[in-house]
Amino acid sequence: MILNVHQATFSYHKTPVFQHLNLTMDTQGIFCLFGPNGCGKSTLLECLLGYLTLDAGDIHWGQKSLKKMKPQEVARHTAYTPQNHVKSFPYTVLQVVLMGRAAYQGLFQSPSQEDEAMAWEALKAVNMTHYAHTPYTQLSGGESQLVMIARALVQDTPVIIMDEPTAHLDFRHELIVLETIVKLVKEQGRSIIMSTHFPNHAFYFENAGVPIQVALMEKGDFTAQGSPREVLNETNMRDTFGVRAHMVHYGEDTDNTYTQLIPLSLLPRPSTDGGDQGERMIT
Ligand SMILES: Nc1ncnc2c1ncn2[C@@H]1O[C@H](COP(=O)(O)OP(=O)(O)OP(=O)(O)O)[C@@H](O)[C@H]1O
Repeated sequence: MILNVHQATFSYHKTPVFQHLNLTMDTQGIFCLFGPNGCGKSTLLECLLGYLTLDAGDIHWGQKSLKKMKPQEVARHTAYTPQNHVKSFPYTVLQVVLMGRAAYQGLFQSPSQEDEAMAWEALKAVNMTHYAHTPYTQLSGGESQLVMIARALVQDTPVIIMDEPTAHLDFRHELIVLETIVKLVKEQGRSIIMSTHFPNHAFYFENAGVPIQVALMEKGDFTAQGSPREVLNETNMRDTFGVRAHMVHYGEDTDNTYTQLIPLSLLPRPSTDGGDQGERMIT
């Protein structure tokens, strides 16, 4: 077992985000969290890292309870790429990536040659070597995102948690990240737990032959869990997002089959203030 979340409950200042949440990741691969803005995905991911503490319930990494893991042990097991990273000091990109090695260094120890070689390798994987000596504070949102991914790679953990890893990325860099994730899972045997707003990311992984499990979260609860095709279907897109979508499969009778979800139009939804006003429809 990779991860088990049992009866997890969390509130911010007495406002509940989720209650009695359960999830299990049995096998190595990808676990993809979907759900509307504000449903609790980032909060759950931060609980998995121990950055936030559950009010009740348990999280187990393998057989070990997160409550019994020291911060360094968590850092050697689970790396993290946050959705937003506060840039405080003008460290160079290379220095920021090397921070991913902190879990393996003593308090006053400098990075070794091996650490540096790993950092260069990670920058190469995300196509960012040319920025190695640039102050991190001068990077764009998308470039910073790639540096955070490189930092997670050098942390050399069996699990990487990624909060919307392709936010801010252009068409090419989005694919670099998706391909990197596929390689991490297939070639290095790592597991990825990630949130994304794009159903086609899950289908991309499925199409690439990566073991993938998907969970749909709504208002702090899981409304569906299973394969991308089972969870990210037209009915769930309608019920969860109020979006009419169409799932297409092509190449079914060849070795290369692809599935994609095409968003077609908005559907009227009961308004949250009681009336059935619906939203403006694009026809
Ligand atoms: N530090 C905080 N203090 C109080 N409430 C918070 C805090 N962070 C998040 N929330 C609230 O908790 C709820 C869940 O937020 P969270 O960021 O986990 O959602 P999310 O599903 O990741 O959203 P998004 O898709 O927009 O990133 C939201 O209602 C949010 O306003």
